[in-house]
Amino acid sequence: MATGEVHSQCAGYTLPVPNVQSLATSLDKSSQIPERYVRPEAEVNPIARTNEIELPVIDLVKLIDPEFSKEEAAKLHLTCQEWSFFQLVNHGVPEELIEGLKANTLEFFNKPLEEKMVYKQDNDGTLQGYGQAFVLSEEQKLDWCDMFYVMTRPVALRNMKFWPTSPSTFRDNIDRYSLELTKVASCLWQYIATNLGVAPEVFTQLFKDRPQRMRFNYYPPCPEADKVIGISPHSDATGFSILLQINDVQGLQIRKDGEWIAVSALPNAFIVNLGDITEVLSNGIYKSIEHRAMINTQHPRISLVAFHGPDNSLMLRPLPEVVGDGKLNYGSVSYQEFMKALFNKKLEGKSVIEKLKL
Ligand SMILES: O=C(O)CCC(=O)C(=O)O
Ligand SMILES: [Fe+2]
Repeated sequence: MATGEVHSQCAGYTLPVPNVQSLATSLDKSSQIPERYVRPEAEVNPIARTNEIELPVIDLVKLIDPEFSKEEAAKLHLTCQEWSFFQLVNHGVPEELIEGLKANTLEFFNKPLEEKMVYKQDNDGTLQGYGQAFVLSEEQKLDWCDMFYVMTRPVALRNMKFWPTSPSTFRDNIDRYSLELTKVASCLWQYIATNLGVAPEVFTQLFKDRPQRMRFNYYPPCPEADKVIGISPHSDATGFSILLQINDVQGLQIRKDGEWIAVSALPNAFIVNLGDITEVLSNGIYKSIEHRAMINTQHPRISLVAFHGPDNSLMLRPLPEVVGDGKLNYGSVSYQEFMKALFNKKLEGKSVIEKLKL
């Protein structure tokens, strides 16, 4: 890999933090959690925890079937406008692959800490590896989560030293899953473009090489689950993200109309959420959505998020085809500057994209 490529992919730095899985294992039911994890804002309206809503469902088979496509694409457009979040069914990714990847992920996180630490982040500026992100000061409150993060596409940007060799099928399954998701992503982009009145080729060009990153999140249970947050409120700095719940434990919440609501997904459905890049390109017709993950007292929760971003050279601004003669709602910034701004501060709602609003 050329050095220029490494630098162009530099995302940011993060301070080392304790391993939360080990910390959680060392706590018994009566012990108090360290102060850095206590988050007063976690104690929200209890409705948010109990009132789970099922997200709108988009069916990929219907989307591509000439008989149903128009209707399903219209549903997709409405869902993108009203929710920015949906579950995708009949996505075509083989169940055998998904089950294999789930088993690999569970096995990886269940390994002793020393074995996982072989893959720890090494502050190479890409944030890849086992650790955490977005921690920039010793005082900052921490998320109740460990992450394992790798760049999966373009293939030339993979750094195999972060890819676990055990379980033995893990690498191959990540690779296969990565490829399958690019097919799903290309298909979704095509309909999103058309729904926005943009030629699909414009999106193909913006997302050429189909950059893709994967973040495996491990949220241990916590004896004081009401006091901690698994992942702080944020929107994703992506075109869209595709989330797979590895072990059917719920915990994802979205902020809709100012309220936090818990969402649940059908088994093996993908949860797709639109990110900041799509918000800007669409001039705000579609919005990225704030979400967070919460913790329970009993069960670990594991999720796998695949971020689908634009080409690194993108100048991020609303697409002229979308704006037309209308009002421009966002300024422009290079994608690299946008990512730098994101990774060099703590995760905080939609603060990065807010700065671009005109
Ligand atoms: O685990 C989840 O449900 C959410 C994870 C997430 O939002 C992320 O990794 O960006
Ligand atoms: Fe996210």
